[in-house]
Amino acid sequence: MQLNIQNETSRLRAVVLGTAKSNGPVPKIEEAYDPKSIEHIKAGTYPEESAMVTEMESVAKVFEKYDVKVYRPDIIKDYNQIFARDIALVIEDKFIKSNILPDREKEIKAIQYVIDQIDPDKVYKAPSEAIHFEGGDIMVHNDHIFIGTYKGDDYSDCIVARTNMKGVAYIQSLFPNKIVKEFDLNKSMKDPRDNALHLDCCFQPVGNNKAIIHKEGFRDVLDYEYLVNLFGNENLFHIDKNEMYNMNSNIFSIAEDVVISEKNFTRLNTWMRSNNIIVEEVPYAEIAKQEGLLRCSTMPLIRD
Ligand SMILES: NC(=O)NCCC[C@H](N)C(=O)O
Repeated sequence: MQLNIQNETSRLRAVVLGTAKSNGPVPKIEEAYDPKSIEHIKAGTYPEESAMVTEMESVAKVFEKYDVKVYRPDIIKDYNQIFARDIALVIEDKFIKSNILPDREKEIKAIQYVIDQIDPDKVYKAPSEAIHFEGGDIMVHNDHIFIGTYKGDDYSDCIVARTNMKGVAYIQSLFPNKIVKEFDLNKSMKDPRDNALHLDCCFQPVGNNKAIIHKEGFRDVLDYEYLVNLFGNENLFHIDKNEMYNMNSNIFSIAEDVVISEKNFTRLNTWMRSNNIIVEEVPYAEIAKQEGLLRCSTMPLIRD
């Protein structure tokens, strides 16, 4: 397989889509690793496996409609494998395995059959366990690579901080010719409305040089301003705390003019349509309860 990913929006040809099958029982609070899941465990509203399977199948149907080759993970019994995005990432022709949260480290073996189809010289794994990064924090944008991180002193106690500056340096070492820009993100283990779990939970490019952004997701206003300068304020769709909580920045592009989005994102979907983007609406509100949405559930392998 010849990998090719240069950005978030070029026409998609092949993708890994996670699975909600055999997701396991409702986790105990101490087993959960994000505050939104904890909120739903406490409220007794944690999503049912069957509802999540239905939601993911509706995404698979959209890929079928656009003739995208879809790879699904092998099933690991009673294990959460919905968020394929985080376990590895593709930039240009390189496949980079993440150094992910230990609770999630088994997920990668379920796509070994995909990795086996890639030239082994193009498969990378960070040389040290002190290097942390997850795919949800990393976005290639042509000559740029954007990386979400957390620079707070309490990084090592913070289960919602998944990418450290060693991770940023490792990605830069693989792509010396790219401009790597890191963003210090706001984290909260208590309140999902204040938690930018990954960069794709508060920002994502969409369409033709536009982007969705939640200003308060950034700890340093200069990081936010970097994106305003790069994209132009008129090209940014600003989302508020509740829209971030509902995961509006986590839609997924099949092309510059085709996006998969959640059916309740009325304001966002209207804006995208007014910018000549075809919006393929799917139900995804159950999976959203686990603090991830469509970008989180997909790992693109080939785009034009
Ligand atoms: N890219 C993403 O933001 N992925 C969502 C992962 C959600 C999952 N509950 C986690 O905490 O790892």
